[in-house]
Amino acid sequence: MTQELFRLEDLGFAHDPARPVLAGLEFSLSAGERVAVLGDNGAGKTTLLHLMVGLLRPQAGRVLAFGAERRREADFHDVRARAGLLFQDPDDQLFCPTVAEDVAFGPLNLGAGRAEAQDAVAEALEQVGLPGFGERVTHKLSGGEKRLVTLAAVLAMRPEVLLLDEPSNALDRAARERLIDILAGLPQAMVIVSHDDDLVERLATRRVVLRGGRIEE
Ligand SMILES: Nc1ncnc2c1ncn2[C@@H]1O[C@H](COP(=O)(O)OP(=O)(O)OP(=O)(O)O)[C@@H](O)[C@H]1O
Repeated sequence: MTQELFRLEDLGFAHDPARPVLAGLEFSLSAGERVAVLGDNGAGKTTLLHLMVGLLRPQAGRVLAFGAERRREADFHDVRARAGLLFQDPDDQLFCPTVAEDVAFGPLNLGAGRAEAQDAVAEALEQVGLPGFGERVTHKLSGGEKRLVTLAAVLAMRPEVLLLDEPSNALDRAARERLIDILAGLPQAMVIVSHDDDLVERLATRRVVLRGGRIEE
């Protein structure tokens, strides 16, 4: 039987009660899937990813992750360790002076020791094709390099799921190709929010559309 990683049931969310973003949304993600979530600007795609890891809480419905219902902040600590969210803007994810510190942040936060975190950093930078970038100053990196460093920061936590919010946004052709090749080689289940047809074509095993607050297959 395929392992179910996430299940969202009858989810409802609004920032402003007069304008619901999600209503009656049903969605599930299983191991081995790479699901592209398409939809117009403002449809609620980023909101959906943030609800999955508890950065936002639904006003209705249930979030099940890794076989358990998640309600309180404490429930989501485990979810955030196992489902890595790549933010739409890399600058929201990188806040340390050097690349190594940014990539080590997750493992250290999860309780890894120094040596273990260093190994995770080296492995993750290798995975994204940036070995030797550890001592680089994060804010001086190019946009494409920043994107890959955020991916390394997420991979360093060895997540089971990747939640990618417009990962190829603002990348040039070469950087996009490189990112797509790296993502295509990763074993994790993924939810990919993207307006990039080529990326979706090459990565997605399933496509859904977020429209009118719900997921349509
Ligand atoms: N903090 C907030 N307060 C009020 N409204 C918000 C807030 N954040 C998002 N919204 C609104 O919620 C709706 C959904 O936003 P969301 O960012 O999830 O859409 P999206 O599908 O990811 O859009 P895009 O494709 O443009 O990134 C939009 O109408 C947005 O303006």
